[in-house]
This record gives sequence, structure tokens and C-alpha cells, in this order.
Amino acid sequence: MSEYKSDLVNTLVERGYHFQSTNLDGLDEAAMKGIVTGYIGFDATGASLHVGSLVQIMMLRRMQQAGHKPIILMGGGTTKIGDPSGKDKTRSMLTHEQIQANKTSILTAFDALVKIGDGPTDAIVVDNDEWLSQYGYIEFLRLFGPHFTINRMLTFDSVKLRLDREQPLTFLEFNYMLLQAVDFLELLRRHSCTLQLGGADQWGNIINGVELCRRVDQREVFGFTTELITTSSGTKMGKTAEGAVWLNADQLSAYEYWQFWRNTEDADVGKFLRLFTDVPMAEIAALEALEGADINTAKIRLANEATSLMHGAAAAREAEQTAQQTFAQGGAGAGLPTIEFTGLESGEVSLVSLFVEAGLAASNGEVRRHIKAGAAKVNGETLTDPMAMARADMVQDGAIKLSIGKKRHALAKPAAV
Ligand SMILES: Nc1ncnc2c1ncn2[C@@H]1O[C@H](COP(=O)(O)OP(=O)(O)OP(=O)(O)O)[C@@H](O)[C@H]1O
Ligand SMILES: N[C@@H](Cc1ccc(O)cc1)C(=O)O
Repeated sequence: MSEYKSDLVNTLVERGYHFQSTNLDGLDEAAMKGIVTGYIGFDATGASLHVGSLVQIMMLRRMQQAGHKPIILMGGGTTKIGDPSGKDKTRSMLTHEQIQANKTSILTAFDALVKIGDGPTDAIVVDNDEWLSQYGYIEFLRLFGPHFTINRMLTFDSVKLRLDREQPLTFLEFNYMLLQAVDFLELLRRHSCTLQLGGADQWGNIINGVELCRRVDQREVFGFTTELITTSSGTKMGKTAEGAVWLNADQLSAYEYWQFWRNTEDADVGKFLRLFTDVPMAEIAALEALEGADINTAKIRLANEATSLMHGAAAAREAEQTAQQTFAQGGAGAGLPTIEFTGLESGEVSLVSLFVEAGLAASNGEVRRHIKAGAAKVNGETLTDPMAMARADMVQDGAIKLSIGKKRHALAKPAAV
């Protein structure tokens, strides 16, 4: 027996998205009565979102699957201020051009997961710069300033944590929660949007919006957050030891994306299948019950489903085949991430620099640490000399195979001269 009446709330709760909400029964009622319009905001702080933000995109997908209307809000305006929520330090300021480029690039990830269009349950994309940039400073303060007390603002985590740790919080950042609150009010007025979703770090910003809508327009709107997803070993989803797990294929190949899911810890397989795939709950229960070596079947299923959603079924199949070839048969793996380099003949290209260029490490220092730990390999042989140069005799089947540990590989191909 389901606890809730609506498909929307049942799905969100059953599949593990619910962490905090303002009035879940009220949302359940609203979702029974008609189409709920709900939004999630994404600031354009980088060129791609990562698997942490994928939890959020999946909620927009769940909304659409349950017959409701998602709004994707691009924070063209809020990115100019920078959200202090969950951040220890003030962010560096981005130029207008960087923000525009990031926005375009971020948006590509949504196409695969939500249908954007003009239909009643199609997602729409809005940019808060459209309204935030219209307000004059004095007008903004007079309209919204009276609804926020400094006393209360100081109690929100985004502010409190910086003050408690004696880390600076600039006046610019202090304004952020007002802007996000105004977004909710604008979306309520413009698009009858009555729900804002987000990660746990957004709770303060979200309830400020809920209260502003009540105070200014006497309307009830709903807030809903997910936990900030971590793996069972406590690492925040999104960044791994080796770097962020980006959604955009030009920042992380479909093969590496597949590998990320394939390497899921045993205890996380069920949770990730519920959050990140459309596999039905009953099937997940069966996959989750697998034990010992059989759990690999569930991990491969997770990798295939998650990669298919993001990069398409063909890319997922190719990644699985490449993985089989690389690990089961010890071959070179045609689909591995590949870079081209010049200068092999002159003997001036260091192997360390190739590891960095191939995306296997963020810096030369990181490669040296891997070498010291015995984790860096060239053509399957452990690399011990951090000063070693690439040589022609290392080229096998047209490329040098570079590896970090057992699971991360890339090919460095000398460019044809
Ligand atoms: N690990 C995570 N689990 C769940 N939600 C997350 C996670 N990381 C980010 N989010 C959520 O994704 C949405 C978009 O966040 P965003 O892309 O800004 O992520 P971020 O990691 O906080 O990036 P930035 O460093 O730019 O702030 C927010 O609602 C945020 O709470
Ligand atoms: N503050 C959110 C992004 C956001 C921006 C504007 C909003 O109205 C809502 C959310 C984040 O940093 O992830």
C-alpha cells in the first residue's frame, strides 16, 4: 500500500529522493488535483553539471513522467552573485561571456533526460537574469528588504557556517538568498510554479522563497530537498579522488562515465538504480538481492542504464564492449579515451605530461604521487621513473596505453607526421 495518493510524491519518496519538505501532504493533494509546475535552479558556475546535480535533473524527469511540468532555471543572474550555500570560500567572479558559454554548455545535459517544448507537461527553460537584472537596487530593497530580517538571515547555514568558522562572507554573497527567494515569487507569478526542488544545501534558500510567496502574495508554495548524495564510503557524489564526474561527454567520455557507475560500491547499487535509472522497483529489488560476484551483474546493469540515459544506448553498448575487451581480454580497448601528441621522435615528451593530457590526473604532481604509490602503468607495466620520456618502442598498435590503477585507462597516440 502506498503511503501517498499521487504518483509524483509516491515516486519521489519510494525512489529515495525525499529528505526535507515543507508540506508533503499538501503537495500530494496538489499533485492529485492537477498539473504541478516545479523548478530547480542551476547556476552557470562551470561548463558542465556533474553526477551530484544529476539527482536533481532526475527529479525533473520524475515530475514529467508523473504528468507534471518541470522548469529548468538557469541562474544567469544569480551566478553573478555566487551562492555561499555549502561553500567554504567566496567564488571567483565570472565574466558575462563565461556565464553565457557555461549556460549553453550545461543545458545540453538536460536534452537527454527531460523533454523541452511547448506542451502542457513539457519542460521550459528560463533565466533569472531576465527579471533580476530589471530591478533597480533601491527598488529591490524597498520591495523585498522589509520581508527579511538580518536576525533570521544569520541563522541559515549558508551564513552561519562561515561566521562560525570565521571565514569571510562578503556582502555580495549575503544577498544571494533574497535573489533566489524572489525567483520563486517571479516563477509563481509568471508560470504558476508552486514547487521548488533542490539539494539539501538549498534548503535555506528554498524556504526563504516559500515564505516570501506567503508574505507577499498570500500563496502556499512547496519546498522539497534531497540529501546531498554521497557514496557509502562518504565521498560526495560529483567529485571523485581523480576529478569530477561530469555529465557532458566533451568533459568526460561515455566510457569513463560507464566505468564510474560500474565501479559503484556494493552497498550503493540499489540506491543508485532507484535514483539514476528508470528500472522498475521490483526489478531493482531482485538486482539488489544478488550477492558475491553476482552483484557485478547489477553494477553492469546500472552502468548500462545510467549511460544510456545520458549518452544513448549505442554509447553504453560500446562502453561495455570496450570494458570487456580491456579487462577480460587484456586488449588495448578501441573505445578508450584517446589523445594525440607530437614530439615522440625528439624524445622530449614526458610520460607524466601525457597522463595529465589524457585526463588521468589533474596535475604533474598528482601523476608523480600515483607513480610513487605504484599505481601508474605504461602498457600494463608499472612506471617507476617520474622523469621517463615517451619512446617509439612504447607504441603498440599505434598508441601508448596509460593506466592509473586497474580501472582507469587512456591511449596516447603519436600524431602522424
Ligand atoms: N552530491 C549531490 N547530491 C545531491 N544534490 C546535489 C549534489 N551536488 C549538487 N547538488 C544539487 O544540484 C543542484 C545544482 O547544484 P550545482 O550544480 O550548483 O552543484 P554544486 O556542486 O553545488 O556546484 P557549484 O560548485 O557550482 O555550487 C543544487 O540543487 C544542489 O543542491
Ligand atoms: N543556488 C542554486 C542555484 C539556484 C539559482 C537560482 C534559483 O532560483 C534556484 C537555484 C545552486 O547554487 O545550486
